[in-house]
Amino acid sequence: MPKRKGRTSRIRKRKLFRTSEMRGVNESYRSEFIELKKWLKARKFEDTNLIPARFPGTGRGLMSKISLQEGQMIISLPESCLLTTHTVIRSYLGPYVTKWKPSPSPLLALCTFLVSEKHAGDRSLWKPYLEILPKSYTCPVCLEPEVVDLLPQPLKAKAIEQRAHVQEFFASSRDFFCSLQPLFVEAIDSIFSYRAFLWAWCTVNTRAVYLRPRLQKCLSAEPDTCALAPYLDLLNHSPHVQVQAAFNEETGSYEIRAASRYRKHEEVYICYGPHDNQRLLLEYGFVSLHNPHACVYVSRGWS
Ligand SMILES: C[S@@+](CC[C@H](N)C(=O)[O-])C[C@H]1O[C@@H](n2cnc3c(N)ncnc32)[C@H](O)[C@@H]1O
Repeated sequence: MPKRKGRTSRIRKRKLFRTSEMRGVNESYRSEFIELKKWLKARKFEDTNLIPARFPGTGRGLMSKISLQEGQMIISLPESCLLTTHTVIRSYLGPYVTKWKPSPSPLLALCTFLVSEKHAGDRSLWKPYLEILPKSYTCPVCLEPEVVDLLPQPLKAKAIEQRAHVQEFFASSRDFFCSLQPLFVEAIDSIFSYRAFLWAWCTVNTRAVYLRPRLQKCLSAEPDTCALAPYLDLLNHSPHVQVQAAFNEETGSYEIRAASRYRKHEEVYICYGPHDNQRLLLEYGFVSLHNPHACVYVSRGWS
């Protein structure tokens, strides 16, 4: 009869099973990531710490290639890789943005660029980045009204409000889109459809990093603080981690430093903010298990 294993051995086995259950599957071999890495390298970024992987709980994310110490740089992405309103103004869209009155908002400039570049397909200089972006989003703003109807009342009210806001944003931008017709062979309505616009809006809303507000004369006065950060935006959220993240003016890069340690092959997280699950669902399309910021919303009049 085989000898029964000791307690330490059983605990070790259980731990091993738990970590292997949580372990990500390396996805760096996938053609879209190979292309993205080449594109980033041409823009002076090479990653030594992270690899794209798929995780059981959080889906696609980034995994540590080596163990990372507290305070160590996780990622430092040069400005040349960032997609900002500068990128838009310097592009073929620039003259149209500059000319349009009332001036387009920074968010409209970014969404317009995304829709236009997505439409350009193989011709887009941003193709390797566009290829790794989600094709669709799980945020309530993308759900059918019948599905939104099934949400708890306070969340449903917020979701309806958000959808109305995005629809109004789209409707009020249509004249600006029409002004771009000289750039395209196809009818503008077929390119700047509500579906395409919603995809771009969700891309910015769920993935943009924060930059210190900049002032661009040709844009409206809304804060210009969003940048899309290819590759870095594969980092998922955990409410339990702390990171230092900011654009470093001296190095000209967007930098993230670990505030805690990571073992080799662990998922590396950042914290999107101290958000409760309603906010996470509305803004990012997911909820976080064991969220210390979780709270229960009750409707007025509930006793
Ligand atoms: C900045 S992106 C992170 C990378 C993303 N997972 C991807 O595959 O492109 C933000 C999105 O990732 C997903 N996400 C981030 N953190 C998550 C988590 N803890 N659990 C589940 N999904 C998460 C959500 O869909 C969110 O909108």
